[in-house]
Amino acid sequence: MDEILLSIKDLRKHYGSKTVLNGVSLEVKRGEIIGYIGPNGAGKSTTIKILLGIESGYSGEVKIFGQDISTESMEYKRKIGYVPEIAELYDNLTGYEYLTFIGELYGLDSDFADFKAKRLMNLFGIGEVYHSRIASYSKGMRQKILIISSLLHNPEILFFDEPINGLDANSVMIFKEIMTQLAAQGKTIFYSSHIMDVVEKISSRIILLHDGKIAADGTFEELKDTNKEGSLEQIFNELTGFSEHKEIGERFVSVVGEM
Ligand SMILES: Nc1ncnc2c1ncn2[C@@H]1O[C@H](COP(=O)(O)OP(=O)(O)OP(=O)(O)O)[C@@H](O)[C@H]1O
Repeated sequence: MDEILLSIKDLRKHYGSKTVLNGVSLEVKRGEIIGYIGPNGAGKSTTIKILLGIESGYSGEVKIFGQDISTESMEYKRKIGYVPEIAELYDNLTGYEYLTFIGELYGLDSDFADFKAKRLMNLFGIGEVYHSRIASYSKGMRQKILIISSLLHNPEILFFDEPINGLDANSVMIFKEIMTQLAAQGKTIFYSSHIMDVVEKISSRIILLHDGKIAADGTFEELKDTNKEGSLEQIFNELTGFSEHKEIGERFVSVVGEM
């Protein structure tokens, strides 16, 4: 039987009078790669933060590994990895210092975290900056550090919020392969991004959040069957009722030209 690792029932979240999540329900099975998409401000990061226990004040039920996260211990967090959309790295630390620190937070022995982190950085092509301060890293290097830090403790579930921001095309190919291999090993991945062609290719299932609710949920093939448009980008435009890109672009440029 397919093991359900994550279940959300009737999740609702408000910020003041603004409703962000308005009754989201879903179940995620072990080994799935969920592409979690939706317009800016749809509530994708909010959902992920609730799942991680960072954001409270919601209604509904959230279970991870079968345990209600509002009542159970924090122990489940040891089995979770997270790449946040916006992250503060400790600029004064070196890659070595940061990654061994994160490894230790997750309960790894410092020498083992060092051994693992160094090889992962080498494999990601940034081994030469292992002992340089993060302040000197490029955007892509920082993103690679975040990805490595989310994986050091070999978690069961991964939450990736725009993980490939700043990665070059070759590194994106490596990252896609890493996701596929992790899922094949039974890791579960919750992947939120606006880069539709990557979501289309990598996800075993795509969930579209719109107006606080799930507007579509299925494989890319299923979404294609129920919507007349072809690419995921076109399906996204259709399901979110958006067709004014040309007109808005023209008006935008016209305002730019005003002097
Ligand atoms: N701490 C907060 N206080 C008030 N409003 C918030 C807070 N966090 C998020 N919001 C609001 O909740 C809505 C959803 O934000 P969220 O970051 O979850 O969207 P998102 O789908 O991840 O968007 P994007 O694609 O732009 O990253 C937005 O309108 C945002 O302004």
